[in-house]
Amino acid sequence: MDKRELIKSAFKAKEKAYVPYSNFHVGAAVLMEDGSIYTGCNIESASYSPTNCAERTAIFKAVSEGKRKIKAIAIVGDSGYTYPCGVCRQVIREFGLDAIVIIAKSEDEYKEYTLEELLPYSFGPEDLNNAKK
Ligand SMILES: O=c1ccn([C@H]2C[C@H](O)[C@@H](CO)O2)c(=O)[nH]1
Ligand SMILES: [Zn+2]
Repeated sequence: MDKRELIKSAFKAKEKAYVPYSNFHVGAAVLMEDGSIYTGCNIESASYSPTNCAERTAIFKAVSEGKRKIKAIAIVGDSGYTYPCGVCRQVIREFGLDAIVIIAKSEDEYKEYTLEELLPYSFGPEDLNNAKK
């Protein structure tokens, strides 16, 4: 996996962030199982709550193109190491129980986690499938 390329893609997506209210820019790039990469930025709204995080923008773009399995996601933001919010962790989990999460400050400075480390004891699709009807 080319982590530098994924991080670079996330930085490029960050430039597109639409953040008139927070002025906090975030970019993400997801590497899917088939090797394809989808990028996303955060997109805010004047009524605030419709705001979409960069991570979910990228993941939803991939899923809407028929890609279902996340291998890795790189995330970059304005706060040095910018970690995904709880909602995005849950969405990463939906499509990437084994995903690697790369939190980058630059192409050379990054930290790496498993989704499992960031969202332990998670609830996911298997729980519903195993539920007694
Ligand atoms: O991991 C994160 C954390 C925050 N944001 C966005 C949401 C909002 O637009 C801004 C401030 O919370 O940053 C993301 O996109 N990803
Ligand atoms: Zn989020």
